[in-house]
Amino acid sequence: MLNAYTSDEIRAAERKLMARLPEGTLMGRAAAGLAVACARALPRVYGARVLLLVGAGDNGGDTLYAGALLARRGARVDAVLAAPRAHAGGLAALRRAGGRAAGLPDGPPDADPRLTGLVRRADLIMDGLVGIGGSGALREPYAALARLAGGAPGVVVAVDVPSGVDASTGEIAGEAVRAHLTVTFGAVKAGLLVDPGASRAGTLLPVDIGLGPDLPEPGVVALTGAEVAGLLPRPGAESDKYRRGVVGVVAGSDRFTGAAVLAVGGAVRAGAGLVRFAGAADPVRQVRARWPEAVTKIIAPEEGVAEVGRVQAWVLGPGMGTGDGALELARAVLATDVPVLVDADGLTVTAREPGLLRRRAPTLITPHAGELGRLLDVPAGDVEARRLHHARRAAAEFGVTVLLKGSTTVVAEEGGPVRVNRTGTPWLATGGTGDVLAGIAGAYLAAGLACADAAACAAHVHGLAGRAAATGPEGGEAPIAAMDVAERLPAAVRALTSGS
Ligand SMILES: NC(=O)C1=CN([C@@H]2O[C@H](COP(=O)(O)OP(=O)(O)OC[C@H]3O[C@@H](n4cnc5c(N)ncnc54)[C@H](OP(=O)(O)O)[C@@H]3O)[C@@H](O)[C@H]2O)[C@@H](O)CC1
Ligand SMILES: [K+]
Repeated sequence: MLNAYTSDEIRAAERKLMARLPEGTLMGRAAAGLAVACARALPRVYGARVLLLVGAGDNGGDTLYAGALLARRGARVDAVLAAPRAHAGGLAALRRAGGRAAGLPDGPPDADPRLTGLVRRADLIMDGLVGIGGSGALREPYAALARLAGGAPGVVVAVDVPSGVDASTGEIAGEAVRAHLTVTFGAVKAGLLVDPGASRAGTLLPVDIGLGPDLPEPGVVALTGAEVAGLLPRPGAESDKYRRGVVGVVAGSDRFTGAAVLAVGGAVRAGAGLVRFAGAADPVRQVRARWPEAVTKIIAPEEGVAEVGRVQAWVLGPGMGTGDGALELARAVLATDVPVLVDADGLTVTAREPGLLRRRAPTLITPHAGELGRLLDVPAGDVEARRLHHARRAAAEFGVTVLLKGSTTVVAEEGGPVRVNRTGTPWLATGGTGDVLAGIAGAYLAAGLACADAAACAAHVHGLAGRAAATGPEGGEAPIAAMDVAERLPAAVRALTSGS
């Protein structure tokens, strides 16, 4: 499990550890790790041009000390001091090692030829403007420096966090540095795992400074492949199709048939013992043609789902439409006493009667930002910008588990850490992949996994299958279709469970 923490949690752990160690020990460890990471990111240290962007706090201190270590190995190190004040010990160390440091020009930094020249020529830029002490939008001149670093040809290394990214949440209020590599100290910060912050961090490189024993239970985690493999349902000698889990899928409409085919495909390929599909005549025909494994039944909304047969979990919603008939079906499915996954149109109709989500049996909702925004009555853009906040809020408000789809998929439930999925690929942002995901998670629910486990495993496996579909044996990447993801599921699960 990769555990991630807020700035306050890191600070509290640092305080406890610092009380037991001589002053400066932690910064020494951080700077040493940072210097090693920067040296590895350069073809060679001797003669390399290194530019330090230095803020007033300890983040700047780490940067100055690391710059001093590189200067001692023959790098040409220049520091730009963004504030009138800089870490005194770090600055002295840099100068002793032969590095140079200067303040900012009077005018705008991006109009200063000396500064733009340093940025253009730098083989590596260390962003030490602000770390976990940052709050709100980057102020000038820090924001201008972050913009300058954005256009630099060299490697950009963020010190602890890319400046401008909220270390606790991943939110970005204004400008933010875009790094190739983030060297983060003590423990991973939650904001480095969640977009929009995660996509500014580049590759994450944690440096151990000895905080481990002082850290609390994490509020954000990412499961490893081995942990997901351990959770995935696996048939035993005694298993039959009913014990492996029967999943009911209520999806599609005479207008939208593809979603039904894709959701059933996700469930079949994820290993459901049996898929019972119920819907309008047209999607039933399509599902039977593509997935003869599924048992199908044509239903009218007023009939409900009582005659569909026994299931251990329902998937409700993909392509089912948003009219009164769809709402009637949603009421029927949500009135059952088995776990229900509500997706897509199912969420749109439920937003008209959110009380339906308050059930005794477990409920998993799988919205994208727009759907969650409708449920919470906030704009989709705000959900995208504050993913952790809104996923947690919906979990608490509706008493459900929330899998919020998008650039970083997060799974939130009350009383547990948020699980962040790290296997996705931007190629998955294409129509129908969400329907496949719903089918996978529904199969795992039917097999008996708890909502958060089913959701986290489904997101992980779906991401791996998406990547495998985008990356062929020839190398490179190419666009994918949703059905490719369903088709790649068995190979992705095989790779995961074999540990490769
Ligand atoms: N603690 C430890 O043991 C260890 C800590 N370590 C390191 O220390 C870092 C934390 O250092 P820190 O606490 O000094 O805060 P830091 O991130 O440098 O920022 C504060 C400065 O930023 C400024 N500022 C804030 N917001 C701003 C904005 N929006 N726009 C512009 N400026 C803004 C703020 O200005 P002010 O608001 O006070 O005017 C203040 O000057 C941590 O990330 C890690 O790198 C490691 O060495 C390991 C051991
Ligand atoms: K930084």
